[in-house]
Amino acid sequence: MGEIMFDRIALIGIGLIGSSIARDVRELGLARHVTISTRSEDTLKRAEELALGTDYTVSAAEAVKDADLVIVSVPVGASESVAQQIAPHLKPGAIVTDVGSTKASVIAQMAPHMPDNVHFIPGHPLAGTEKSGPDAGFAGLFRERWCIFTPLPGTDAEALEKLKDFWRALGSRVDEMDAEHHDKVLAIVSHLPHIIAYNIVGTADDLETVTESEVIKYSASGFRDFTRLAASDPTMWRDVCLHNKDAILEMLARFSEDLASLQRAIRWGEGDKLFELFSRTRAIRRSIVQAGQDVDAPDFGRHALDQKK
Ligand SMILES: NC(=O)C1=CN([C@@H]2O[C@H](COP(=O)(O)OP(=O)(O)OC[C@H]3O[C@@H](n4cnc5c(N)ncnc54)[C@H](O)[C@@H]3O)[C@@H](O)[C@H]2O)C=CC1
Ligand SMILES: O=C(O)C(=O)Cc1ccc(O)cc1
Repeated sequence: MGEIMFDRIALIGIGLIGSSIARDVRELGLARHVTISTRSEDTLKRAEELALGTDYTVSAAEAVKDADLVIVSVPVGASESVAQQIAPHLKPGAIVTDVGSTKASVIAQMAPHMPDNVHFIPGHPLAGTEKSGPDAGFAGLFRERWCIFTPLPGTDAEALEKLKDFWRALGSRVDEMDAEHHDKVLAIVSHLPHIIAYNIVGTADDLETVTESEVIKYSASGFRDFTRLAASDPTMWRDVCLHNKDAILEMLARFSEDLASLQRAIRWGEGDKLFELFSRTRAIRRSIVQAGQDVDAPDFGRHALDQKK
């Protein structure tokens, strides 16, 4: 058991991310009370069946009343609506944070509604899967993974440290950067890979000469990796695309240029060019593995922490 860090935590949205936080808080004993709020009665009922919190309500306003920490874990396009609902009911001194995959848009949607007497600190844990909903979450999801904060100028240092300590308690490494930079970095390392996956699986599905059953039957592991990403939640990824539009379009333009150059090299039989690129990219994979960021490894990141227990 860890120490109690907050008397009451309110979790707004209890899908993959919200429910993983809830499981960690429960396992580590980080709060006396955990209020869970979600829009749909069915999801709320499921959260209660899974005993993810101590109190349950469909009203986000009701949920935040006595909360010292409020964590908003909803698709980024729903951020403004949640901010509007909770703003008048927040406890003075409360920390309000989120987990959204895009940051400039979340800030634009939420910050204008936040009263002066709360600490609004946007965050983004770089951990997840292609699954969604309260049953998809699991304890330990955030262990040895980065959580990036994009604090606004003038953010209270003590509140920021307290929030970082909370994520450290979940096993995360913490980092800080401005929202625009976050959105550019994430556009290339997370958003584009998902868009490319949606696209390649869509292309395979549209082929007239290869049947769907052949795609399923003969799918090699490379294609299978894409289908995992392309199975990610459509609402979440629609919102990511719409709310990180500029950075994604910038990276897509670069990507298309490089793809055209690769296409030329194949057309003109430029083997050396292909070999040079494939060697360069292999080195990147090796540095990721060396840095201990290879989540495909069987006990990635778990070992060191488990030994510490
Ligand atoms: N899935 C992933 O791998 C990761 C997701 N994120 C971010 O975390 C946030 C939540 O994602 P997940 O937990 O994966 O999604 P999810 O689909 O599993 O859960 C979303 C939750 O938000 C609620 N919700 C949906 N629309 C809403 C609305 N209009 N108003 C209020 N509540 C609403 C749903 O009832 C559900 O409880 C998103 O912003 C996403 O970008 C961040 C890191 C990883
Ligand atoms: O499932 C995967 O491979 C992911 O990349 C999970 C993920 C999705 C969205 C995020 O903002 C962060 C992590």
